[in-house]
Amino acid sequence: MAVYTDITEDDLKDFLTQYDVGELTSYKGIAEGVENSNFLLHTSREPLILTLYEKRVEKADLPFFLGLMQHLAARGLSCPLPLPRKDGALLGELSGRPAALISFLEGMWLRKPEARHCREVGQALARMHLAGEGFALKRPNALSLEGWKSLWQKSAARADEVEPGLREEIGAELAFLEGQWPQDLPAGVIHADLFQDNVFFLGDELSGLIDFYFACNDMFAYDVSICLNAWCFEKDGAYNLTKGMALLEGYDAVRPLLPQERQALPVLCRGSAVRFFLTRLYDWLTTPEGALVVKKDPLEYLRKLRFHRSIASSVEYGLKVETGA
Ligand SMILES: Nc1ncnc2c1ncn2[C@@H]1O[C@H](COP(=O)(O)OP(=O)(O)OP(=O)(O)O)[C@@H](O)[C@H]1O
Ligand SMILES: N[C@@H](CCO)C(=O)O
Repeated sequence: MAVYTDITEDDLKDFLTQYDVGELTSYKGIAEGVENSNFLLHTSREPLILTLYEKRVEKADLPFFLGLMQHLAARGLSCPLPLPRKDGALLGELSGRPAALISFLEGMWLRKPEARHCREVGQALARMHLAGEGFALKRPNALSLEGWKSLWQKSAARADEVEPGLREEIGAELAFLEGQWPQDLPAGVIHADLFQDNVFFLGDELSGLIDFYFACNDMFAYDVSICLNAWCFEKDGAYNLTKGMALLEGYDAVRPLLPQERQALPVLCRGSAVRFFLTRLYDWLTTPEGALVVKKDPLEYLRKLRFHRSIASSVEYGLKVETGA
């Protein structure tokens, strides 16, 4: 359960006096998520989400994340909105953590998405990329090559505890990625964590995107590769070509992928597999036993990485025509 910081009713009531949201009627910690502490609040007016920002969120980045939600919502993307306090600020403090109140988004995330859902995710990702245009703030991706290297330095010595030989394998992979990482692909604001638990559906219809706390400026096609990894593999580790095709077609219908973006997919997928492998590995090695959070399996991403190494052409991801390869 991801409640790292507990709150008391008195502190919460005190916090809420800074907002115009009615009277608190109930609140509870939300079990899902691994990054921040989230609470569902009910007030005499509306349900709300309270987020306390934890270890991976730099306070200096919060204006980017909260401002981005406002920017995207103003351009028609369905996503939660941060609520302003009476003094206009979007951010406050509770139990010693930076904290914000966020509007409640209706819907549920899908435990067993099908190809038609993957198509909608592709479309929504592309819409987000287009809607991000014109957002004034910038945030370089802290979890790109340099960030991976520093995470790896913190975990490498113990990596073989998780699987013998990992130290050598990941060291070589990082050297490969450093040499091959694309430099000139179209870039803008990306979500960077659009996993299943961050996409809500009402019935079969996508109702919105949440959790913009890894959003940053980076290559659009890198975000596509994150979604291929998160949405198009089955529990047994197999890549689902039908889902991959649907996700890519959905994206391409809204924002056509350039030949150089298509061509770069295998290396981008390797990079995004390494990114999630490394954060999971770090958490695996450092989260204390008994912590109220479900640790995610790093080896799932190692298997995905190995699959991407076997890919000879982007066509194997389900792209219909590979041009310029
Ligand atoms: N605006 C919202 N409206 C409705 N439910 C929400 C909202 N924000 C968060 N939730 C609920 O809280 C859960 C965790 O939220 P979120 O994914 O933002 O947390 P996190 O710790 O950042 O997670 P992650 O592990 O995906 O990074 C979601 O799965 C959802 O159930
Ligand atoms: N989506 C991430 C966790 C949140 O950063 C993962 O599955 O590793």
